[in-house]
Amino acid sequence: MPSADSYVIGLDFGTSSVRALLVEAGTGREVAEAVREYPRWEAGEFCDPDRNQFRQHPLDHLEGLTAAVREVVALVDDPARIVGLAVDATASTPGPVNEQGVALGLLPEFADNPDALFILWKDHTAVAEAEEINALARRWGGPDYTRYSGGVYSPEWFWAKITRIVRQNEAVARAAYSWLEHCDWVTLELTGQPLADLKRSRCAAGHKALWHPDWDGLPAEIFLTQLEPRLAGLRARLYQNTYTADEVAGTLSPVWAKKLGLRPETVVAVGTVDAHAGGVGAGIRPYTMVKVMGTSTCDIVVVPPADLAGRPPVAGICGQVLGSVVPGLVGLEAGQSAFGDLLAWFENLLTWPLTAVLARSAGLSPEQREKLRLDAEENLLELLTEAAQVLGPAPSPVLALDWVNGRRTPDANHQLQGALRNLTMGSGAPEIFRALVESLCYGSRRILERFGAEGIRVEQIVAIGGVAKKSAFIMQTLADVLNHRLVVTASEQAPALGAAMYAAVAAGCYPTVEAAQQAMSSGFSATYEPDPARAAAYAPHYAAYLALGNFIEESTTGQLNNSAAHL
Ligand SMILES: Nc1ncnc2c1ncn2[C@@H]1O[C@H](COP(=O)(O)OP(=O)(O)O)[C@@H](O)[C@H]1O
Ligand SMILES: O=C(CO)[C@@H](O)[C@@H](O)COP(=O)(O)O
Repeated sequence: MPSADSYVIGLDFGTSSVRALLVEAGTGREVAEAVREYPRWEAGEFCDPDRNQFRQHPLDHLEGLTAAVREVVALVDDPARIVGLAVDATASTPGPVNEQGVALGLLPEFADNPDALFILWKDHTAVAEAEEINALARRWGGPDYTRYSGGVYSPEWFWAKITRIVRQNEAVARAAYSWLEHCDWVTLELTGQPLADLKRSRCAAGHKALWHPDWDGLPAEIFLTQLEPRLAGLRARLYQNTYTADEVAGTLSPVWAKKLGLRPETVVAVGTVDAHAGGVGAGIRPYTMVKVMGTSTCDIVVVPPADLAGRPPVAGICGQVLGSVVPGLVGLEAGQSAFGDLLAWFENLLTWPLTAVLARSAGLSPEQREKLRLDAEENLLELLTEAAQVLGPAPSPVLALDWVNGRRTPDANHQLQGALRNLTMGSGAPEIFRALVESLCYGSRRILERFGAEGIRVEQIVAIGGVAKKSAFIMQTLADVLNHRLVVTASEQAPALGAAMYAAVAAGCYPTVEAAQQAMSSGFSATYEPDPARAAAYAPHYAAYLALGNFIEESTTGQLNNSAAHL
């Protein structure tokens, strides 16, 4: 039994970096944190934003994890006190592996092949395959496998991505013995066990891979081969059972124990998805919505299974999965594919001319140009925020639609695009920035309303993630638009803290996730109360946002039908 002064590590693989959080298991005190960016990702390697292709190299992940964990372990007098570790990662971010479980991207023949790498959650190259899965699920004569995934399969998910890759890359299709979600692959690497013995993540399987006990696990072989004959045999090389993140996956392999400076007895928990770990780290309990607000948003709610018994599954969300967050409770997920990313898009739009002009300005040295570019990049969002805050009363005269990366929920549709309306000669960067912020908040309101319409109670909203921490302006706008109090978790690293809680349960420090949450939660650092006058002022603007969304959706569907008719 680990003692009260044991430590655990939460290892959180985000979109652009990995962080290791060293936590005191008895109290949840965050002792040390180390972050490593992914260099190949930062350099834009293997990605093609014009085609919505976003791939990550497994070496980015392994190098980052090694450096980050070693940095926090070096601060502990006696590494034997570190009793457990758990991994969370973005999802669905699947990658192909060989029979030994080695990621194909680590093999010399595939090291530079984007299709052999991890297909990041925001890669939207498989829109057509997702559509096929949706159509087939309704017509094939067996269960509608999208039933517990909100009724719509997304191109962000496992089967759509795998189908796409096996169709377009013969060599990868032949070499891929199996496929692993990112969190499962890291767990396999760290434990060094045979691939067949790996306990796969319930959370990733249920929310992204159509896994459900009603149909004995993954979709039937006959369904998968109807979708794509090249998928034949893959189902049997994947998994049937799945495991919750509080369970033990194994212990560190001797190789990894040595590399990280830890004992081989260190327990490694079953892997999970970042947002769901964030829910646990934020102290989620029934009827709390945890909003993970970063590049994208994930909205996580947990409810007792009895609440969902005898009624149709919740429509339009990213799945309902028993045990995906807290064992024994059903985890519900929704979200927005671009949140901070919409603002990052605007930031890029504004810095492009500056960079282009700087590149041609003869009077500056390369160092001076780079410094000016970095200054702009680092300060632009804050400057826009300051300017947006002193504009006239809300809402903004400009109206924006936040679907630059498609719509994740309600009712996934990644063919949709963003839009701006009511532009005039007076619409400057701050006005447009404010309109973008408002559109993000309206997108959140639409999700909250869908949960309500589906009979899911939300009593408390807790926010975590970079945006929740960095932008009081966005948080206040969100509280006003939702007309709901928001609290922000004190921990700067709630997903990593959640992973540390899972590790503490797996290592035997606590009997349940709830007990770990009770002892290890960080509490809240900020509260945003809605302003009734502003909340009322936003209501008609929100109605205009819904109308603009309907217009864009109808015209996009019309365009797609027209081009299909011309084929
Ligand atoms: N001051 C700011 N105001 C609004 N958004 C911000 C600000 N600073 C950073 N962001 C956004 O935060 C996002 C990153 O969030 P974070 O939670 O740190 O990362 P991740 O989603 O990868 O885990 C980026 O999309 C960025 O545009
Ligand atoms: O979609 C999910 C989880 O289901 C996330 O992994 C994905 O949105 C990425 O999250 P971040 O924006 O990097 O925090």
